[in-house]
Amino acid sequence: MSAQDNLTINEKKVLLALEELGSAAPDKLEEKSGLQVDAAMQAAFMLQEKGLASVSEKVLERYSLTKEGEEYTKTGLPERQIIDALKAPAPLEELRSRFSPKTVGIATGWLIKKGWAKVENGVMVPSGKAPAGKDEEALATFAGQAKTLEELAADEGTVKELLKRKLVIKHEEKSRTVSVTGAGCALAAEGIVLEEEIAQLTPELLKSGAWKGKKFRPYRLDITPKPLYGTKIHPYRRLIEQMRQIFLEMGFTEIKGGIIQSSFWNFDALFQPQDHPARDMQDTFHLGSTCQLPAEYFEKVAAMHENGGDIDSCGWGGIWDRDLARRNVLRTHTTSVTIKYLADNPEPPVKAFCIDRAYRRETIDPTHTPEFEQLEGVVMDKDMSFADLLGLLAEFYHRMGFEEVRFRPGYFPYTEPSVEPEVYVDGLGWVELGGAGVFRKEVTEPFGIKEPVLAWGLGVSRLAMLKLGLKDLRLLYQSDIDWLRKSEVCRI
Ligand SMILES: N[C@@H](Cc1ccccc1)C(=O)O
Repeated sequence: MSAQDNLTINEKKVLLALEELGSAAPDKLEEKSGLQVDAAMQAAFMLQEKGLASVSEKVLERYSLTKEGEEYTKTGLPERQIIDALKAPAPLEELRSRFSPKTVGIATGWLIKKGWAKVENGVMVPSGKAPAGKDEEALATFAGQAKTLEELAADEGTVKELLKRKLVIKHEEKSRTVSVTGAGCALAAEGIVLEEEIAQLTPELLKSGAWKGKKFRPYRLDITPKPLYGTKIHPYRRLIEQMRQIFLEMGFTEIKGGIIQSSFWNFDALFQPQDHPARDMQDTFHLGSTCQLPAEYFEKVAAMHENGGDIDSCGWGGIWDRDLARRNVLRTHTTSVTIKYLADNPEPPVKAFCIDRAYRRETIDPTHTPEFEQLEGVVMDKDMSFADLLGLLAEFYHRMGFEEVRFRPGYFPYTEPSVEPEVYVDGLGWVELGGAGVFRKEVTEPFGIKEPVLAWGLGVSRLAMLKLGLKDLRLLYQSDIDWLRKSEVCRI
């Protein structure tokens, strides 16, 4: 087997071209080898790898005209236009109306600088000399094409001035030169045999039988191919979409609400006492603004907090601070969205969910971020029971792929009974994933809701961590490119 058997037909064509040219720019190589420039360069790089050619790169500076520069190649520079027209001294005023004020404005400075004219008491006085300048010569050589400094036959100072006047701009182009090496020459001297070869066996070649007797380009198993990274949906987005899909399939309606909520909807409507620790500065982002609240519920919620309203409850007692309720916060949970939705839709049946972001003043660490997602839901209908709630949540977790689910007693000011669902994860044990319960009468009564309400708020990011096997929650938000590349490409 001779050394040239290792070459593809394109490599051979390029080597032959180089044998003649010695070294060449890609366009010359294209011309000589009869290959498209990309194919020729690809072959040149392969030859370089084999030590038969070398590819060098240098940066070429070229200049081209700006729109204004282009215009002046036709009209002449403003100072030239004026000096050519100026046979005798003329007032600037008159020049401004003959040319444009802009042209006169630009030209005046240059006329003085170039010594072609001077201005005395508002009158332009020509000096009688206006020889063609280097700048004009350089401008004239452009002829609509980008040029190098040599091609322009201009010195650096002239070009610098034209750049400063914004009549030309500079481009940097990389230019490559391919040269044949000694080994390349030696191989070429052996006489290159151009034999057609098949790089890819296509159905057409198989059908026509044209492959018979042809040379096949051998596979190169020693080359690692460039990794291909498919486009994909962000893993977190994909999981959120999966959760959304599960609730939609179970017949729920998706609801949305504002990120900014009044303390009323975020806390008070949920019968959270105004001195509840969750309302402290530690936990909540207080915004310092206030809002108007719906009068129809306001006093009813106030009464519920102060004395239990019309039901068999004594409320929290004390005075419910109406101003505090009007203060805006970043929602600390999506339960603010569900309670508002229930207030607007108090008639059964209601099956709604909301999957969205909530905000708490947390110190950032591997399991806490101040922004996180929750999956919130409610079912309100006649005869709904606590057992229905547990069944529903277990169903959701099963559909998410967790086989074992259990419920631990919990506490929330707005539900009774309350639970915290947990799933079993190999290696981690039981992991708590949110809260749920049946809304208390103190919550539903002021809004005229008569039927039982099952409600839950589940930690979405925690669940995503488990599904994606992450130890650090922050990865979900960081767009770490290595992690994203490694993550699955799959449909939702
Ligand atoms: N809002 C609660 C979860 C919850 C929602 C609805 C009912 C009970 C609990 C939380 O953020 O932790």
